[in-house]
Amino acid sequence: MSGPGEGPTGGRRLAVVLFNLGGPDDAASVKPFLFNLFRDPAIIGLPQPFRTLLARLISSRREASAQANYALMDAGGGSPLLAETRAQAEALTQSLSARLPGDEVKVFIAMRYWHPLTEETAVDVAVWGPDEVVLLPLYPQFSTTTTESSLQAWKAAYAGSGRSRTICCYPQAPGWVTAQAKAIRSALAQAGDRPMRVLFSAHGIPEMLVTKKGDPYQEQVEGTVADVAQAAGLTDWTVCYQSRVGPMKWLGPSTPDAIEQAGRDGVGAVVVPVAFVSEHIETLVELDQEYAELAHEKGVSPYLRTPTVSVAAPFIDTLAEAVTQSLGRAGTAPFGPGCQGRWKACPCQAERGQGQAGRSA
Ligand SMILES: C=CC1=C(C)c2cc3[nH]c(cc4nc(cc5[nH]c(cc1n2)c(C)c5CCC(=O)O)C(CCC(=O)O)=C4C)c(C)c3C=C
Ligand SMILES: [Fe+2]
Ligand SMILES: [Fe+2]
Repeated sequence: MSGPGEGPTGGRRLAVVLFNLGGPDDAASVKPFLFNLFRDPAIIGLPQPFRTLLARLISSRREASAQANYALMDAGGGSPLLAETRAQAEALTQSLSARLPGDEVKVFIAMRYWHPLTEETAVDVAVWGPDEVVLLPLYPQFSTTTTESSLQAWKAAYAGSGRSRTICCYPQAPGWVTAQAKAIRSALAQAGDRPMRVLFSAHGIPEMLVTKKGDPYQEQVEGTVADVAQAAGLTDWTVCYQSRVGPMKWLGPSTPDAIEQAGRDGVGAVVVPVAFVSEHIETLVELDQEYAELAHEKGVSPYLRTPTVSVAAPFIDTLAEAVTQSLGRAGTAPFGPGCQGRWKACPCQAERGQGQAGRSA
C-alpha cells in the first residue's frame, strides 16, 4: 500500500473533490433533504433557533408536492443527480489520468444536502491521504447560496493532508461555452426556418443577495450567456431565472414570464439550462414538463430544451484543464476570468498569493 506522497508509480496523490447540491435517493429522503437545505444559513439567513424551526416547517409543508415532482422522474422517487455526478467523476478521472501520468488521481463527490454528504467525503479523502486536494464545485457560476456554502462546509469538515486549491468558478471556460453553443446550434437546426428565441434559464436566487451582499452570480451568469450567444451566433436571445422559492423578490425576469413573452412575440423557444451541468428535477420536471405545458398553452412552438453538458468531452476536458492549471502543471491558455476578487471572501483570492494556486479561478 502506498501512503501520502507516493502513488502506485511513485507519483503524487491528487484528490479532486466535486461539489454539488445533492438530491434525495427516494421518496422517504425528500423531507430530510429539504430540511438540510432550508437549515443552511446561506439559504435562510435567520439566526438560530428560528432557522431550524423554519426549516422543519418548510420541509414538512413542501414534502408532499416535492415527492410528487421527484416521482415524475425515472429515478426511484428520488433525484438522478448523484448518478449523473458519478458519470462526470468517472469521465474526469479518465481525462485527468491521461494528463497526469504517474500520479494517482481520485475524484470524490461531496454533496451539500444529501449523501454522500460533504462531511462524509471529507473523512474519506482524509483517510486516502492526498498530497494535493483540488476543490471543484459543479457550479460554473459562483454564488454564496451554492459554491460558498459548499466550500465553507468543506473547510469546517476537512482535517486531512495535502495542499488545497480552489477552483471557485468557471463561467466563461472555453469547453463549457462551446459545449452549450453546439447543443444550441443543433436545437436551432431541428427547428428549421421557424422564428426562434433562445431562453438562457438559470436557477434564480433572491435579488437582495446580489444588490446587498454583492453575490457575483448574476454577473457571472450574464458572462456565460454573452460568450455562448456569441459562440452560437445568436440574434434573438434572453436571460431568465427559474425555480423561485419563497416570498422574497428573486432575480428576474422569470423563465415563465420569458416563455409568455415568446408567445406574445410569436416565436418558438430553445431553453438552455445555463447554470446546471447535469440533469435533475429542475431540468427534467420544471423545464421539460411544467414550462413545456406553459409554452403549449401560450402557443410557443416548437418548445425545445438543450441537454445539460453532462459528460460532453469539451466540458470534461475544460474541468480537467482547470485542475491541472490550478496545480501549475500544464497549459497556459486562459481559462476564463473567474471571480477575480469580485467576491473577496472567495478562497481562490488567498490561494492566488501562494505560487500557482488559484491561477485558473
Ligand atoms: C445554480 C444552481 C443552484 C442555485 C443557485 C440554487 C439556489 C437555491 N435553491 C433553492 C431551493 C431549492 N433547490 C432545490 C434543488 C436544487 N437546486 C439546485 C441548484 C441550485 N440551487 C440543484 C442542483 C437542485 C437538486 C435537484 C434534484 O434533482 O434533487 C430544491 C429541491 C427541489 C424543490 O423542492 O424544488 C429547493 C427547495 C434556494 C432557496 C436557492 C437560493 C436561495
Ligand atoms: Fe436550488
Ligand atoms: Fe474566486
